Amino acid sequence: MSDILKVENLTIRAGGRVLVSDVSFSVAAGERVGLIGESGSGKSLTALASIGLLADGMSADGSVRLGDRQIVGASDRELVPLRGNVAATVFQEPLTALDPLMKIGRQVTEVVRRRRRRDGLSLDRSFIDGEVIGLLERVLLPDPARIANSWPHEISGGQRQRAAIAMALACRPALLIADEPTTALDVTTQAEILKLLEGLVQESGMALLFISHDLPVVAMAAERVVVLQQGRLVEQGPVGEVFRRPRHAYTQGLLAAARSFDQALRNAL
Ligand SMILES: Nc1ncnc2c1ncn2[C@@H]1O[C@H](COP(=O)(O)OP(=O)(O)OP(=O)(O)O)[C@@H](O)[C@H]1O
Repeated sequence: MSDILKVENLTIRAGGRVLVSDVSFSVAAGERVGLIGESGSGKSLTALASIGLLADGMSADGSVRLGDRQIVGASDRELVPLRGNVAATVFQEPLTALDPLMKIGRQVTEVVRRRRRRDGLSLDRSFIDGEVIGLLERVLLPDPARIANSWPHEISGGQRQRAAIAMALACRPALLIADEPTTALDVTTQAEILKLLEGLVQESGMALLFISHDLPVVAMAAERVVVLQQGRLVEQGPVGEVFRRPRHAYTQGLLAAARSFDQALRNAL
């Protein structure tokens, strides 16, 4: 299967510090890959570098191929069409994706209109409105017409994340990069969003790069896992294999910590 994302020897520096060092992994078309590691291990920077969104003052070396394009060293003009078209993102805090001063429906409409223009489809209002409501239904938002007519602050955090996912889906990307998309949500909503993402990825055939420090969540979301420690890749492989028989002491430690939470819960019950 062809790779939609291929990261080779990625090194990220800022102010003379090396934050990510020599990281290589790939995501095949339709594949679900989890990127795990403790806070500060370089997960988000690796994801941002994958779409050329590193902050000013940071530099990337190595190679990142997204679709058939090289991201490292590309100009903003080359990158803008790739964002959304090839890869779309969902972040921990949906308010980063949503404009607080625009109703949900209008925000989704703008993305749908942009994509339809890109694909040479009709920009007729009724087609666009139908697609917007369809997207809100697809992310299982209750009463899509009401949600479309709501401001972001009028809906719950879980509903905002569903709306942000609808906007990402509106782009019909080949790769969805989800950076801690459920971390800010309560456990029940977290499970619902994970189930939703899994269903969407399966039915649309898009690939998923799922970033989380939460191992059980990654076990649900991904089929392959890449482990980062202090900016270095320490191991990667199928989730079942890595989680059952971690080879690296760091991964063993992460799993032991996750299991001790599990045990504490079982003891309390
Ligand atoms: N804009 C920046 N300037 C300088 N250093 C940064 C910047 N952003 C992140 N870093 C540093 O880079 C390292 C990796 O950060 P990154 O956000 O990728 O970690 P992470 O694994 O995603 O952590 P978390 O799970 O807490 O989000 C950290 O040491 C962080 O302090």
